[in-house]
Amino acid sequence: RKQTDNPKRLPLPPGPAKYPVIGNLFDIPDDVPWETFSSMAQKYVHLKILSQHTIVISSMEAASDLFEKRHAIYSDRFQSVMLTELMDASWLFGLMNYGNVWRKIRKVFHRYYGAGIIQQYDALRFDIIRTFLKRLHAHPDKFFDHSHLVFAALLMNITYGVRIEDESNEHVVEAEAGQQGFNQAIQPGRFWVDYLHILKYVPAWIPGANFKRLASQWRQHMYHARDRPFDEAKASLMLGTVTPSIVTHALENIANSPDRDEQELMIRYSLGGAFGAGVETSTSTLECFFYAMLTHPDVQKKAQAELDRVVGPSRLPITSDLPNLPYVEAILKELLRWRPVTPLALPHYTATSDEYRGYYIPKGSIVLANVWQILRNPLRYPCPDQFRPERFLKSDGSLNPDISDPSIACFGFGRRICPGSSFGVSSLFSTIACVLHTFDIAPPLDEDGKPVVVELHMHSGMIAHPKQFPCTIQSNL
Ligand code: HEM
Repeated sequence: RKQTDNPKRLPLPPGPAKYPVIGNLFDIPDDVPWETFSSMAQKYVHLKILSQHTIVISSMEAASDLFEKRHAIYSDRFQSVMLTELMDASWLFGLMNYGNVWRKIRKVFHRYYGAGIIQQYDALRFDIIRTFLKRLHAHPDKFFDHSHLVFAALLMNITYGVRIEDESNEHVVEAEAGQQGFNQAIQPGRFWVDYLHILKYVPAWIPGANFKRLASQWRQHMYHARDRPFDEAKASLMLGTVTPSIVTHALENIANSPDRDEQELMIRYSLGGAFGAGVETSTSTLECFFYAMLTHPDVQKKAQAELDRVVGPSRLPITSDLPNLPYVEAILKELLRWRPVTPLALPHYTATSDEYRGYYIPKGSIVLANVWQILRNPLRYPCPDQFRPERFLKSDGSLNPDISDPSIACFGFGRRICPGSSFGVSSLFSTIACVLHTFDIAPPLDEDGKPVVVELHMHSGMIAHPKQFPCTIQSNL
């Protein structure tokens, strides 16, 4: 079979030496693997973990050649038995293989989370951000919790019309529990059943079959998060007590369709993935923002001067101000570049074998793009480790269209590129502008009154997020 697949006997891309059977199992550190891949200094790295081929690419050119130009080969997802079978998460289109079902459900998502529709919820968005500012004012030390709650509230409220007062909201609790299970199950190698499929038949009561009990719990949490807020929004529509939301809007649109039931199922599945995909990514970016501000007081001051000039002292920024805030926008772009929260994007999977630049890429390979390294290319972004929003600006202070936007990589690639990026960017932009206009962010002071040196350490995972760090947040009004 090897010979038919690879008749020219091309070599695999280069990579570290492999041990018999386990291959490179011990070459991938649990901690910040994207930095290890960057230090391998090759454009394409081949790793083999047990029998699984993994290719890491670290140039924008290769990402565009493979994920965009050859999207028919490079747009599948790895089908994890734990996730898709035992947790029954195969309804999530983010996990589906490239094909018609995925295309239909993703189209629904685009329709309701695209920039045009999202604008209709601007007033609601600023309302939720105002509540976030009040929480930040009352308990600044809990800025990590508030950062999470603001995005949970935005997604729940805009998608389902559910008003979130605090973290104890049942829908948020269920969605979070499901998400935690998802995060564990998606990590390659976390569960043996993904390598030894026969284990899926082991009864849950057998000692050592904890993975089956976990799968069943996580499955229930995910069902709850997908169905309960959806059903409540649907019931409110019938009872005439509706809070406008994406669900009610979508259900109204299909009210007279002949295939209403099928369409409703697609809407349910499509929107059911938004919370999980959107909250953690956006929260993590906002947490990195607090770190960037406390370590770069000069940047903070420039942004605040721009906000004073454009918005003035007597109100908060609103949507119509955003196009006049290029410096704040440059901060967001630099944040997405400097600390991409999906440093290896989401793994793509090859549907057939391929040949690229003289190398053989086997069918069924996991292909990872090292977004971290792509956004640190010194030719595109000189001194890439420095946080410098000015790199996106012209000398007159307007945005420079000649500088590559980090969205070339931070939202993924090709047909699987993040469909929630408009939602994410507009929510982050508004939140960051409001925080900068209201608060000063600084490092805490030590006993001698000197600023403490705060370091940023990231938790590794598909979505990287910062470990807690201290920070003082004081009103500047
Ligand atoms: C800072 C914020 C965000 C970042 C950095 C981000 C990043 C990403 C990345 C890297 C991917 C994988 C793309 C690929 O496979 O090549 C992705 C997929 C996805 N994202 Fe986002 N995302 C963000 C916000 C959001 C939001 C707010 C939503 C929902 C409203 C969302 C929904 C999705 C969905 C549904 C997918 C799966 C798409 C598919 O597989 O077809 N994301 N995102």
